[in-house]
Amino acid sequence: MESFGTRLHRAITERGPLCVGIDPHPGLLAQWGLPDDVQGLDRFSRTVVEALGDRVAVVKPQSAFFERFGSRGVAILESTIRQLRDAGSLVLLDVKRGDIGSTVSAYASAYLDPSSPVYVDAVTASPYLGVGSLAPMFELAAEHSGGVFVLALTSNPEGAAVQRAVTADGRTVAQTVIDEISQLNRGASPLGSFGLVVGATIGDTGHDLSGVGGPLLAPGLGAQGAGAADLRTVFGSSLASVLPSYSREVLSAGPDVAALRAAADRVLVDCRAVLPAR
Ligand SMILES: O=C(O)c1cc(=O)[nH]c(=O)n1[C@@H]1O[C@H](COP(=O)(O)O)[C@@H](O)[C@H]1O
Repeated sequence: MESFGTRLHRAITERGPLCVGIDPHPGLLAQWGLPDDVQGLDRFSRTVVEALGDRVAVVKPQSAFFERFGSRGVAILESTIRQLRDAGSLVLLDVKRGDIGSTVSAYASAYLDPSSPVYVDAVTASPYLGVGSLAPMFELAAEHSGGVFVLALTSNPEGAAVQRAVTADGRTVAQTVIDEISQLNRGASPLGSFGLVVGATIGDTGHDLSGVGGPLLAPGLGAQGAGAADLRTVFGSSLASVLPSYSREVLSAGPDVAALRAAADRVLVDCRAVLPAR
């Protein structure tokens, strides 16, 4: 199989630079007229797949909203992943895993080994036990053409105290993450398989993203207050690598399938107005 970076590049070229999250918040289930239970979760997820699975480049189920229903919620996550794959979108599972290397190896098997029931195209990972602890995930991703999006500068205000702390060599913690992920993507073309997560809410932080060579996932748009125009400030000369990500902004247009499609189309138009053509 082609690398995740190559597949993502093609999906963005064909469908446009957009990631939509499946985040079935209790409030959204209520707004959609659905019960806050496994049946509501199933209907919500199926509706998002029906509306967007065949038109959005990347769909990002948020594992937490499935896990809160226990094994029956995880079964719906598995089924949602299969439905998305059948519909043709890439699946980025938002699980933000991170642990000591030997345990990361098990997380890697769970999400990046094609024989797993929760196998996906890519996952989110937290590097705050050390980027090196994620090595088993990087290795399995490389072996099976998967991708990993590593948190660098998150969209929440609490992240800065850790991520912008300055290390002994004068770089911020986030810059060390950025630099290590850049190394992993060296030589990859047209796009590396190792991405970073950089919130659209964070403003101009002075971090250098120019050599990353992989996708830059930008959550924080819509419900968290950032707009497409903020991408210019945050990403500057690296805009061409940005994959904007929206959850509630699009999902709150449901449950009507046409309205969900219209909401996704609208945010894509907003983003295309800012991002260079790809
Ligand atoms: O990794 C993420 O996707 C992520 C990183 C980050 O810095 N901030 C952030 O909001 N997210 C996720 O992106 C989604 C944002 O949802 P909305 O605020 O509804 O668009 C949630 O699933 C968050 O967990």
